[in-house]
Amino acid sequence: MNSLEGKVSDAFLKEFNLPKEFISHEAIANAYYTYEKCESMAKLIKDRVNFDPKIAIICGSGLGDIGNLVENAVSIPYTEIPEFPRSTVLGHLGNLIFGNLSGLPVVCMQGRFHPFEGYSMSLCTLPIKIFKLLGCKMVILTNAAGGLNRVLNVGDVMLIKDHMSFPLLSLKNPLIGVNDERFGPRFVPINKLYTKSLRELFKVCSHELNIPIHEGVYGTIGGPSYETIADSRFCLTAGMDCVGMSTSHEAIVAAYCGLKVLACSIITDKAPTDYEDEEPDHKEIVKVAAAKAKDIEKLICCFLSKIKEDLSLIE
Ligand SMILES: O=P(O)(O)O[C@@H]1C[C@H](O)[C@@H](CO)O1
Ligand code: HPA
Repeated sequence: MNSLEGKVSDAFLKEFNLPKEFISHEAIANAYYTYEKCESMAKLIKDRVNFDPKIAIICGSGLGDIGNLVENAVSIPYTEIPEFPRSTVLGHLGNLIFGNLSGLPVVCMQGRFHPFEGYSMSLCTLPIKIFKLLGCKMVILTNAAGGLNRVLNVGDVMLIKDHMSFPLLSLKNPLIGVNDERFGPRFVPINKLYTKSLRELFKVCSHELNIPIHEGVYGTIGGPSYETIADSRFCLTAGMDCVGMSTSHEAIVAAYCGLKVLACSIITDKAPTDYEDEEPDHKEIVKVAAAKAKDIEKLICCFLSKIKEDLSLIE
């Protein structure tokens, strides 16, 4: 028996007019967190912090220190938010941090949820819906990723201009199920997902700070196993520049909710493409991300200070 059965509203099941057994797990999981439930979670958070964030930042593996830069910070551990998922992965602390960064009100998610942890796609992206209800206008997504394109070296920052996601392409999409138009539309165009004007601004910061960056395509695999050599070669041929296990589905839900998206990867390892290559190791990945986090932190702070000068960029 699916543990969510019985918790999903009758109204939802009536929409299908079918026995529960015929409805996909993703649709049932999606329906559990109704608009009203998300609203009450957002209200609980707002009552506690009394703060209106404009920008949400999701910290990737080993990148949680971004949260420590937030000024006048109020932190809420995920464990103190009823029905919010828990972080289970090393390098993901599990706190929401509210405060100012470069003079802008932000909420920083120190720790994300990944489908390989056992969370449904809709649960992995629940925080995005809550950020929308808290009044955020954009999300900045960060992650640790393995470089496929050989121009990418360990420690490099890659601005994401597009993504390719095996889970999303194979009907593991957080938007599956009955749509609630209050969040967003049924069909979502995503060919302009990673907002060009914001990427251009990020590149200006790269020049000003003299932190070179690449721009490329992020690929999402399901994980938690890394790639075989054949997988990596296929991903590279298909057009992925780096590979990870997150981000793409979060970006889609952000676009669905009408939020602008900026995303970047820290290249923590070279995804193996030859049989002699080293094996990726998550502890090492977290260590490299944490050691190289300063560049991403500086870029994000510069980017935010430019957004502050022209808030119309995220309206
Ligand atoms: O949360 P991110 O995408 O940064 O985490 C990456 C992908 C896997 O969760 C993990 C693999 O080492 O790091
Ligand atoms: N593969 C998949 N996910 C990753 C990697 C990788 O090499 N590095 C960090 N996350």
